[in-house]
Amino acid sequence: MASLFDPISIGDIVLKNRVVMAPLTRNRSPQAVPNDLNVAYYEQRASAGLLITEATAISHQGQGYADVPGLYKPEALAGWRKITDAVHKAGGRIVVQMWHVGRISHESLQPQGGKPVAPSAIRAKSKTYLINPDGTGTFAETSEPRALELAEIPGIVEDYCKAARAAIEAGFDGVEIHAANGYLIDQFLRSGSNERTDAYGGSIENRARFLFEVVDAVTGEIGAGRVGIRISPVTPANDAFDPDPQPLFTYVVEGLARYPLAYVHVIEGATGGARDHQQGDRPFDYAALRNAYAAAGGKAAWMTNNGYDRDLALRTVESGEADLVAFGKPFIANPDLVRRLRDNVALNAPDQATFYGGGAKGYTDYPSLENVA
Ligand SMILES: C=C(C(=O)O)c1ccccc1
Repeated sequence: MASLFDPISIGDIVLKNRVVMAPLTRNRSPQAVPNDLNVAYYEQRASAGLLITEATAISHQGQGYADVPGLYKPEALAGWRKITDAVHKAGGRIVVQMWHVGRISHESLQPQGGKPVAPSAIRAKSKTYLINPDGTGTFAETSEPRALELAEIPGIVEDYCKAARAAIEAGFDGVEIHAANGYLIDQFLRSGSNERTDAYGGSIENRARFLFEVVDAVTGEIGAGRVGIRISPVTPANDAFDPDPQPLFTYVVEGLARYPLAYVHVIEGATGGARDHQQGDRPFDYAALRNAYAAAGGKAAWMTNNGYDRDLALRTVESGEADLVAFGKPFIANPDLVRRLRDNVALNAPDQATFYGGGAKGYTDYPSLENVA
């Protein structure tokens, strides 16, 4: 029977425990370039079995929020190298979450101030984060997107490929493909955001086509053993919706089973919200999803996320329902979360007011147990 604190190998990556820091957008990398404050933040949390970075744009077009990092500028890759070196020196392992936001963007953030791109020209009822002229942050309505031309899609797949190669060269142990939370890949998957009538729309097979083109390209470029993928079957985040998610995501995981991936990362319920959130007329069956993956030959580690506390995380790994558990907000406020979970010590409460934007306050100033007298 495995414990949350046991080592595990996920693909080509060996982890010292099964406690994962979930991707957390913090909007503290101006010009999309990671900085020394970001180094301190990740280094502080290197006792995690695995750090998954905040969502990181694969291209300028893939950028949807102000001050999030990217993988498409040389100076950004130099910044990431400092982070991966610091995390490795502290004994950690780190993968970067590769992100294209699709329609969850704003014209002011897009190349030449153009429209964000999406499978279809359907505006999301969502917001993004901008920086005002005075330097303060603000949330703004996402812009009306334009539908991608068929001929544009291979170029975006290539952008994922280039970003994956750049990530490995920047010292990352691997990458996570962001296929969750209503961003570009998820926009293709969900019928609420994909009204295409070509080979990328309509049937489940067609709506999943882009996802598998990205998985195929990225695993071909850096090896499947360094690739994870994040999905969110029923999240309403960023106006994501599909009326029948079970067959859709069963098809997705059965396809993923063809690749010897490092892990599959599943957000259960509404991202950052109710674990029992439902889309469609029946509750989503996560056990059935994993069984379908295994039945199709899938052997990658199974990582779960959303609203886990210590007891649920311990039970979930001990029961074998999941191999790893990812924690988001608890890692914001507890750089030494692993020790606190292991020793059953009270957690610092996160300060929501400093989640997005700003500096060290609410970012690198949370106390570790060793700081506490
Ligand atoms: C990348 C995000 C995600 O995956 O939900 C995100 C972006 C902005 C705020 C919170 C989360």
